[in-house]
Parts: sequence; structure tokens; C-alpha cells
Amino acid sequence: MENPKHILLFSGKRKSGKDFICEKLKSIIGEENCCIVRISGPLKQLFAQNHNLQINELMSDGQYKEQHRLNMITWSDEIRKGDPGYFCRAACKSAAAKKLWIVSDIRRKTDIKWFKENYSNLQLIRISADLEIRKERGWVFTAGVDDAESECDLDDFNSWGMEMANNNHEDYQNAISAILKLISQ
Ligand SMILES: Nc1ncnc2c1ncn2[C@@H]1O[C@H](COP(=O)(O)OP(=O)(O)OP(=O)(O)O)[C@@H](O)[C@H]1O
Repeated sequence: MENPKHILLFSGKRKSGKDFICEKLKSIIGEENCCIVRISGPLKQLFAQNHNLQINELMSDGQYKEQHRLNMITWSDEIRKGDPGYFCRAACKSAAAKKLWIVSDIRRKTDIKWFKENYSNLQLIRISADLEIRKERGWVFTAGVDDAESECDLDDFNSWGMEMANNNHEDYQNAISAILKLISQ
């Protein structure tokens, strides 16, 4: 399969709005040109199979996902210990052949390392939102999740190509414009 021309790697804390921005980008750019790649896709599929759970509920943005998040983190960390690129590789392997991949859930330095080792055309984008805004969007501090490596490993990463706030509609519009400019170059 031919590699995509651009790969956008998105990272951000829970409820910063990563998914929201990725979905909007996809609808603007069009499904014929891009697709969203979720590292959590194969992870959730395998977790659901092994634990006899509903994959659709796990993929959606609701209570069911939150209930199982902690277990999923612990379980997937065990797999990553043996093979840090396991879930990135699985997600890219099943991704559609498009000009642009929008990877919506980069969470670890090992994810970035894996992409850098395997692709050259990467843009690293960090989305942020104020704590109060994240709370309004439903974020509640959860021990074992918000203080885990999956949520904090990239807090001290400082080589983002672009860092964008997403607190309100204006921020969101600015972020989308900046990203579109980035990939038009
Ligand atoms: N700019 C925005 N304007 C309005 N609503 C927003 C905006 N950004 C995000 N939201 C809303 O906030 C909620 C959380 O956003 P989203 O699911 O994209 O966060 P996330 O960073 O992907 O979180 P998680 O890591 O928990 O999956 C969603 O209901 C989304 O619609």
C-alpha cells in the first residue's frame, strides 16, 4: 500500500477535544482524501474479544468506555511491554489508503518513536483545553487513568510541530485553519 502524503499525529489530555477536531477535519477534507486512524481501534477490538465486551460501546464516547478505561490501560500496557509498537502497527495496517491520515490518539513517546521510525511525513499536533472547560465537557479526575502513563507521558514532550488551544469556537476555528494551512504546504 502506498504511504499517505501527510500524517497528522494528534495528542491531548482527556476532553481537550482531539476527537472533535479530528472529526471536523475529516468532514472538511472529505472521506475520499483522508481517514481517521485510531491507535485505540485494534486495542479496543482485542480487549473486547478477550473480555467478551461490546465493541461499539467501547468505541463510543460514553460511560461504557469510561467504565472499562482503567482495565484497558492495564491490559494494553502488558502487551506494550513486550512490543511497544504493537497497537500503532495494527492501526496503520488496517488503515485505508488515503492521501492523509489523521491519527487521533497519540498518547506515548513510544507512539511517536514508532511513527518516526516508520514514516517521514509527520506533523505532531498537541491540543489543549483549560481544566474548567474539560470539566464542563464531562472530565472527572480518575485515579489510575489521569495520573497514568497513557495520559501523562507526553506532558513533558516539547517537540510539537503545532500546539493549539481548543477552549471555544474561536480557538477551534483557528486550530482548523492552522492545520489546513500546514497540510497545504
Ligand atoms: N471546540 C469545541 N466546541 C464545542 N464542543 C467541543 C469542542 N471541543 C470538544 N467539544 C466537545 O467536548 C467533548 C469532548 O471532546 P472529545 O471527545 O473530542 O475529547 P477527547 O480529547 O477526544 O477526549 P477523550 O480522550 O476522553 O476521548 C465532546 O462532547 C465534544 O463534542
